[in-house]
Amino acid sequence: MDIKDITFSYDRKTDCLHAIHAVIEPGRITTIIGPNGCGKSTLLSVMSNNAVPRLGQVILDGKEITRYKPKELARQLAVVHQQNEAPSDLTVEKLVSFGRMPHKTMFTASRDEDEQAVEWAMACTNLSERRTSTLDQLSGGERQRVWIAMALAQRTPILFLDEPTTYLDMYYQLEILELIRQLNQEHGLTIVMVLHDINQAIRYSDVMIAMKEGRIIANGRPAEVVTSELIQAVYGVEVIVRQDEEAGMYLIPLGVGVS
Ligand SMILES: Nc1ncnc2c1ncn2[C@@H]1O[C@H](COP(=O)(O)OP(=O)(O)OP(=O)(O)O)[C@@H](O)[C@H]1O
Repeated sequence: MDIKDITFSYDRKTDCLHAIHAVIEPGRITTIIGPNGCGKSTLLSVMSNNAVPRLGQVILDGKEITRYKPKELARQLAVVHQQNEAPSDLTVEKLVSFGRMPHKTMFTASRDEDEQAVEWAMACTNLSERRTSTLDQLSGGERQRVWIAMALAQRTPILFLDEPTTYLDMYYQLEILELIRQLNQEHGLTIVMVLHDINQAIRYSDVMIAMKEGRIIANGRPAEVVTSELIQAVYGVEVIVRQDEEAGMYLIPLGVGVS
């Protein structure tokens, strides 16, 4: 996916993305980091054609995404949003099966393929045994996995996740991130996600994009992007970046400094 000079404004007065330029490498995990309000979710919206830029283009497989039909794009790209809502009496299986909508047409409905995709999505996310549970019977972590399962049932080569670990405890955060890694390594999915935890981003990403005030400040391998200078410039936080054999690279926040 090529993101070419994207400038975006919600009100046509103030731009909140400024000439964003990046290439999303297929088969990789790319993580977008940056402070609250810097434009991460907006960029994901533009990249998934949920928001139309004022200037610039997003090209997917040689075609501008605004030219895709909605179902055609939904067969290429699935999005797990930051906030998701559904009637609480829906069962896990029913909700996951909604992921099959882009594949249903009048002529080519294949029940077997739909069933297999739903089974696969529930198995990947460890939800098979909870298929008959309703949303209100699930924990926050399980509910988060249902949204991911629904996106997986779409069977797309590209998956976007906006803060997939929010509200989860340490165990469930790691469980989701391990699942994302597995989807990437075993099923070849191209992943783009937004994370706030820089140490998790370092650990689970091939590429990191750091944003500030609607601009990309750094883009590269975690070791290239995460430096104490960059974190100070982007977040105004003083950190030490360490490296050890067991933990790999990690940072320790020291305090709030001058940005
Ligand atoms: N629907 C909207 N209408 C108007 N302005 C919006 C809308 N959504 C976001 N914004 C503004 O656009 C800017 C970028 O917001 P965005 O949600 O993309 O940031 P973010 O980096 O994802 O933030 P966070 O880390 O807090 O989720 C912010 O100034 C925000 O207030």
